Amino acid sequence: MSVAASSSSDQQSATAKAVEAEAPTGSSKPAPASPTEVRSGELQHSLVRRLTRLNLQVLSSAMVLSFGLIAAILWLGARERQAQAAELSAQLLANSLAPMLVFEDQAAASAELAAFVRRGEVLEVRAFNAALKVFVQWQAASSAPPVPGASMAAAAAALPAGMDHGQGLRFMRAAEVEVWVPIRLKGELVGSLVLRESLQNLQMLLLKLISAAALLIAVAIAIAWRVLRRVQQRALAPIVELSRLAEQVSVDQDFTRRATVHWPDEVGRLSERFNQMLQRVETTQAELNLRLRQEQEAGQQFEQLAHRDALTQLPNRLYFQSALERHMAASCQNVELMALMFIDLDNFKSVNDKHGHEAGDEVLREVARRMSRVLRGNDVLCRLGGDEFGLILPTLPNDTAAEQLAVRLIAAVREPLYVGEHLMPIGATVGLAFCPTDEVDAAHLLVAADVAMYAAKRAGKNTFRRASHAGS
Ligand SMILES: Nc1nc2c(ncn2[C@@H]2O[C@H](COP(=O)(O)OP(=O)(O)OP(=O)(O)O)[C@@H](O)[C@H]2O)c(=O)[nH]1
Repeated sequence: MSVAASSSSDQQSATAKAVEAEAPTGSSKPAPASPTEVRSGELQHSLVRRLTRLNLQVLSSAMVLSFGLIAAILWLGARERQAQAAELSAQLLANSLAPMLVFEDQAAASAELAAFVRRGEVLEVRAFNAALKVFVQWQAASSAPPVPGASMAAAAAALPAGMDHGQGLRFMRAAEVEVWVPIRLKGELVGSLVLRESLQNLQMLLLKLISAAALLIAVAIAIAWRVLRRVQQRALAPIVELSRLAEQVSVDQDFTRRATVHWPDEVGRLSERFNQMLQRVETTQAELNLRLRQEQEAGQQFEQLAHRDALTQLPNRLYFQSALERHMAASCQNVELMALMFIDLDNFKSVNDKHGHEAGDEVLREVARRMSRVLRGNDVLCRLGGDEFGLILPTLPNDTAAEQLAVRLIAAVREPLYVGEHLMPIGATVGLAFCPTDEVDAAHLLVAADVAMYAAKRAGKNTFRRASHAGS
């Protein structure tokens, strides 16, 4: 597969920039972008935008989900650690309180408790004796009523079945942790200690962590959006370029355009196939145009042949009819004088009879040439058939001009005419009719000119007669 020279990284980046600027590029014959080509909705619905949005949605969902899981694991881990620390602290306090409980030294126990609760998280501490009576206690001012109860009896009643206050226990709640530890002296159970600690500091820490992470995620998504857009603009540049080219070709029907093949990948192959298709359409169109031109030329030739006399190359009777009608219509409309000459050769039959048909043909050709030489530029001389000719004289200044032309024409035909060494006894008789003075209808004008011609024949040939004087 051939890869165009444009597959270099320079062109690639140039194309990406061009696509970024939303300007059409990439065909081998790039067209200037018209404002209509860059439609307003194009940016909004572009492939690059859609893919960038989808990628960002997936990326941000994955980031938020990952962070949610990490935050949950962190919360559970930190809570477990605080619970373990609370159990250890409670056990140490229980060990300190054990002799005071045995000797019922509440003052010393209260002092010990006061030192213990300096830790910020403590909500409540209670020590019970073996008879489940409160021996010493401390409760933070902000603390809610103790759970499971104020008295050990109530607390014991709230304990799960099969457990007693001699066992270590732990209750985890949303905002606090509660631990129960036995108070033993030399292995003998002398009481129990319950410690409630707040998890609010931990919650605040986690909240700060979540806020910082949310900020980081937002920054990461913003950076990812810019990077993804750039990357996708570059990656999708050939597709965008191909789409623009297809649009341009459909608008201006210029099949000589070609797509640039950037890389030998699927899009590159698509571009190649598109180019091949354009090539085929271009070839087919060129063939069609050529055939159309040939047919037009053949039609024109055929039309010319249909209106031309093969012997003299003058317009024939068919052409004469339409030309006469056209010129008469113009004459009547513009109120301009025009004339029709009906010309019949004199003694032509004798040429055929004496010198043969070939000589007769040569005489007809020569007479046509001679008459053509004396005409004005816009006069129309036609061969009507046999030795008869029709001459249309449009836009005459006056009727005398037509008469003078008839005289010149008769004289030209009368000039000595030789075929080989033989002088041909040829002359011309002319009938002259005017439009609109004699007739305004083509058929009637032709009859009038014919009648005038026969009047001239009767008058001795080699002369002309006007239709208006045909009777004389
Ligand atoms: N050579 C030749 N002769 C033709 C052609 N068409 C018609 N003719 C002959 O032209 C002659 C015309 O005859 P006429 O016009 O009646 O005879 P004419 O001798 O001219 O008679 P006047 O008009 O009275 O002088 C006929 O003999 C036709 O056969 C042609 O194409 N070539």
